[in-house]
Formats: sequence, C-alpha cells, structure tokens
Amino acid sequence: MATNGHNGLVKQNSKSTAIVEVNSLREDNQHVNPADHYGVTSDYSIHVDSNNTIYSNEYIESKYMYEMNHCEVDHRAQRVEIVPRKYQYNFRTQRQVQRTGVMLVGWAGNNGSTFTGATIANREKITWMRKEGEQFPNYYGSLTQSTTIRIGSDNEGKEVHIPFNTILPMLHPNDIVIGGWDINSANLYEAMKRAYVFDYELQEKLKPKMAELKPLPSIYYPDFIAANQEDRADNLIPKGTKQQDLEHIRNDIRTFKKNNNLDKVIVLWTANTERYVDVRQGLNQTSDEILQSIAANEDEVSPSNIFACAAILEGCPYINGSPQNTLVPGIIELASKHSVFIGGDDFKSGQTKLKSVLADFLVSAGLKIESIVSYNHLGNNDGKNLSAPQQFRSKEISKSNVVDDMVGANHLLYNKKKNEHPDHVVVIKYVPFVKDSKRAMDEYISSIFMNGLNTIAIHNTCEDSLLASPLIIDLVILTELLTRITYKTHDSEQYQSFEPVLSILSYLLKAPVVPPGTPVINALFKQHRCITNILSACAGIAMDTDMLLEHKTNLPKPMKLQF
Ligand SMILES: NC(=O)c1ccc[n+]([C@@H]2O[C@H](COP(=O)([O-])OP(=O)(O)OC[C@H]3O[C@@H](n4cnc5c(N)ncnc54)[C@H](O)[C@@H]3O)[C@@H](O)[C@H]2O)c1
Ligand SMILES: O=P([O-])([O-])O[C@@H]1[C@@H](O)[C@H](O)[C@@H](O)[C@H](O)[C@@H]1O
Repeated sequence: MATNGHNGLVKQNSKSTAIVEVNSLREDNQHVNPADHYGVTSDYSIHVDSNNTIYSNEYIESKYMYEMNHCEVDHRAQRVEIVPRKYQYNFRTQRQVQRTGVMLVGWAGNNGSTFTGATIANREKITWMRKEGEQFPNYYGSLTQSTTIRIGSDNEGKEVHIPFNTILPMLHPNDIVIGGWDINSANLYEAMKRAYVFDYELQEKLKPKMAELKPLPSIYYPDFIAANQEDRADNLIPKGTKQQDLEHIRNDIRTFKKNNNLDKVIVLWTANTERYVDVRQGLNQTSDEILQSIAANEDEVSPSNIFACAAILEGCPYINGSPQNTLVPGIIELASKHSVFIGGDDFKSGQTKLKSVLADFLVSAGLKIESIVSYNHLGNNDGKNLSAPQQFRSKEISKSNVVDDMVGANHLLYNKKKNEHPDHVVVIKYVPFVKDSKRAMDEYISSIFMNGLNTIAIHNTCEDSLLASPLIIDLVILTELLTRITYKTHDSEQYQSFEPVLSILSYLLKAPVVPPGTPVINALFKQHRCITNILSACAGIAMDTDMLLEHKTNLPKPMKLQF
C-alpha cells in the first residue's frame, strides 16, 4: 500500500486513479478531517488509460486532434463562412526532469533575494515566529506549485482536481540551482536585508546560507538605467569592449553549468528596468546585425542585449522579467537560428495582473470601460530606478498595452474605425518610506445599461517582490518543461520544438513577446487556459471545456477513442 506525503493511505482502484483517504497530520501537525480534505496530492502519479497516450521509460506520448475554425469574412456581402479544420498532433514529453540552474541578472535585487530566500526556506523547511505564531514557508502565488487543474469527475460525480505540477513531470523549485550577476557587490543576506521583504527572524535563520551567496560581477552601461543607480555599481567586470563583455558572460554561463553539473541553465533578467533601445536597420534588425553591433562596440547595445545574446549563444533559454525591449528582432532571429527559447516582457505580478482580469470581465460582460487610472507608489530600488523618465516610460508601455486585446475583441463597444479605446493612465511614484510594500490604487469607470456609469475603485497593498518571486519560479519550471516537449503533425515524421518565442508564458508577463505576426493575448484566463490545455494535450487528457454536459444531458456510454 503506497503512502502519500500526508501519511494518508492510498487505495489504487481499477482505473489506477489514486483516491486518498486522509486521516493524517498536515505538516503543521493539525488534524485534517478527511471530509475537509479531498484531493490528489503532488505525491501521486497520474496515469491516463487511453490508446492515445503511451508511456515508455523515456517519454509520455499523446495524440491530440486540434480543431480550429477558419473564417472567410466577406465584408461586402456581410457574410462569414466558417470552415472547421482538424490537425493531428503527436506530442512527446521526456519524462526525466533535467538538473536545472537559473542565472539571475540582478540577483542581489529585491526579487532575486526574495526568490532565493524562499527556495532555501522551503527546501530546508525553515519556520519562524512572529506575533501570529509559527510561520511555515510556502509557494503561494506560484501557478505550478499552488494551483490545481480540474481533470474530470469520479464515479460519484465528484470533481477531481490534480496539482498543476502532476500533469507532466516537472522540476521542483527546491531543486533549482541558483546563481547570477549583479552590478552591486552585496551578498544575498545583505540584499535580503535591504529588500525589507522577509520577517526579521526568517532573515536571521536564512543568514548562514544567504551570506555565502555572492553575485558575479556584471556589466554596467550607465546610459541604460537611472543615474540614481550609479552608487550601486561596485561589482563590475573589467572595462572592455562589448564583445569582451559578451565573451565574459558566456564564460560565466559555461562555468556555472560545469561547476554545478547542470543539464540546463536558464538566464532570467530581474535587473533594473532599462530604457528602450533604438530598433533600426544596421543595428539590431537581424541576428547578424546585433552580433556585428556588439563586435563594433555600438553604444546602442544594452546590457540586457548582451545577456540575451550570451544566453542564446550558450544554448540557454533567456527570459526578460523587465519591460524594456531587450528582445529586438535581431535577438529573436538569433534565438530562432539557434533553436533557443526566449520569453518576456515584464513579470505580470499585481496591479496589471488584476487589470488583465477586470478588463476582460467588464468587456466580456458588455460593459464599456471608458477610463482606467492605475496609480501606484513604492519605495524599493525598482521604484527609485523607475523615478527616471526613460525607465518609467518602459514600464508605462508594458502596463498600458494590457487591455488592447480585450478592447479589440469587442467592436460592438469600441468603434475600430475610430480606433476607440478607453482613456488609460499609468502613474508610478517613488516614496522611499513604503519600501517594497507597493500601494496600488485603481479606478475603472464603465458605461453600463441605458448610459449609466459604474465606477470600481481598488486599493491594493503588498510587497511587490512577494508577487514577482513566484512568477520567477513558474517561468523557470515551465521553460525547463517546454525544452522537454516536442511534437509532430499529421503531415510530417519529424518531431520539432515549440516556436522559440515562448508566448505560452504570457500568463506570467505584462507585455507578452510573441512570434512575429501572431496575436498578443493579455486576458488572464485565456492565458491560463492556454497553458493548462497545452499541457493537458501533452498528457493525453481531454481539456476542460466547462460544458459539463454530463450534468445537463443524458450522457451516453463513452465512444471508443479513435483518430
Ligand atoms: N513585483 C515586482 O517586483 C516586479 C513586477 C514586474 C516587474 N518587475 C521588474 O523586475 C526588475 C527587478 O525588480 P526588483 O524589485 O528586484 O528591483 P531591484 O532594483 O531591487 O533589483 C534589480 C537589481 O539589478 C541590479 N542591476 C542593475 N543593472 C544590472 C546589470 N546590468 N547587471 C546585473 N545587475 C544589474 C541592481 O543592482 C539591483 O540589485 C525590475 O526591472 C522591475 O521593474 C518587478
Ligand atoms: O505588475 P504590476 O503590479 O502592475 O507592476 C508593478 C508596478 O505596479 C510597479 O510600479 C513596478 O515597480 C513593478 O516593477 C511592477 O511592474
């Protein structure tokens, strides 16, 4: 009889579906009433009993029929011809999770130190006291660690939800090897202290391990971040040409991978927001141009351009957690040429994440948003950097475009010919006193039935880094997973990887970078369904359509699955 992580007894039924009767102690030693706790835990393996899902030692292979509607729109005749089309996919997922490291650019920042401290606290099961009593580490806010996916219902008609990280083999955050660079020489304990995010006792318990962690020296081109960051820049690689910088960073990546015996290294930018770079012919429009611009020591090549190129040339996925336009066309082409994943931009953590839900709700409900004002102030170093106009502009762009797809999808409310769009204002102020505890205030005014007006006002306070750090976990875990998934279609025998630009990560990012010519989706639950449905298809699980016809019709006996 197997046992799960909760000391419950597991009964394997004929469908090898694990039902757990929990008469167990939770980790915090409180009894759990079995009736209160019905669910599958992360200790369970998920087995799909279908001819379309094949398990071998090396792979999980699944057949999936992708159906989409091709539309022929004739505006003159005012006619839409809908042509349903089917495409058969075979997905193949390597079951062996890779030994993975993440190299953070900006490791000694608030996000970098919070992410690092949280993985150590979870891995070492560090608890700490505060006035409410003993506190236990967790991964709340992480899609992969703290959410579930509904996969169906059991014989009694009860809904069955599985932990997100059981649908396919995934890296565990406790196993991520962490390293990185910073222009500042603070070790991770000092960085954690100045971040003012964790409780004091937790900081002190983390001190032995965090104090040992020191960021690698980095590259600093003053023109790209606020001048107020200059006093931080005391941890720099020797001044040289940009080509030398590129080679230095590439060597750092190789050394980190070798010293930690890693299969995969992901480079993730969580350093300061840079100003936008120019995008122009001869500078960075092609992969040759960006590499030639580096070789020519071109001023307009940014530090984040260098890191992205270094990562790609070392075969490492590169993720941009900040809003600047690092992923210029030349870098996208370079990633494509080297078949290396890239993703960005700008962690979608709080005010914007809520906006991508509220705007979707209002417009989908036929309520016409007329104005959105998003104000926030914060007192961390990110806020200090964003107090400079060019850096703020990078953030203003990423925070402003998030409603475009929802508005664009409803021509009944918004006249496309007049490019009608809600008023949308973004304000960010730097107030040192509040430190990392961002105060966000939003106002949404919508026109409603018979020209009424509806005003929604929101106030939101929390440590910004506690919202962003779980996203770093998910970006690393999902990117590592996606490097293990390939597919072939009915017209080819060759398995291939997903497009290098990982638009599937959009759920985690404010301003999703997408393959050229493809739509940008910001609506949060569309983005969420995109991830869960693709992973369900890879696992051979029918995706949740929310139709629940079994409860609305007389469901016939199931048909034999066939393609
Ligand atoms: N909720 C959030 O915290 C959140 C949400 C979305 C986006 N972001 C973005 O994430 C980034 C980091 O946020 P943070 O709060 O950790 O900021 P932070 O200022 O605390 O950390 C940034 C770190 O980057 C370092 N740095 C700057 N330039 C560098 C370079 N060239 N090489 C290496 N290190 C460099 C700085 O010394 C600093 O330690 C910012 O761009 C921010 O806009 C944060
Ligand atoms: O995701 P979100 O909460 O809208 O965005 C946040 C902004 O509100 C904040 O001002 C900024 O400093 C953070 O970097 C982050 O981008």
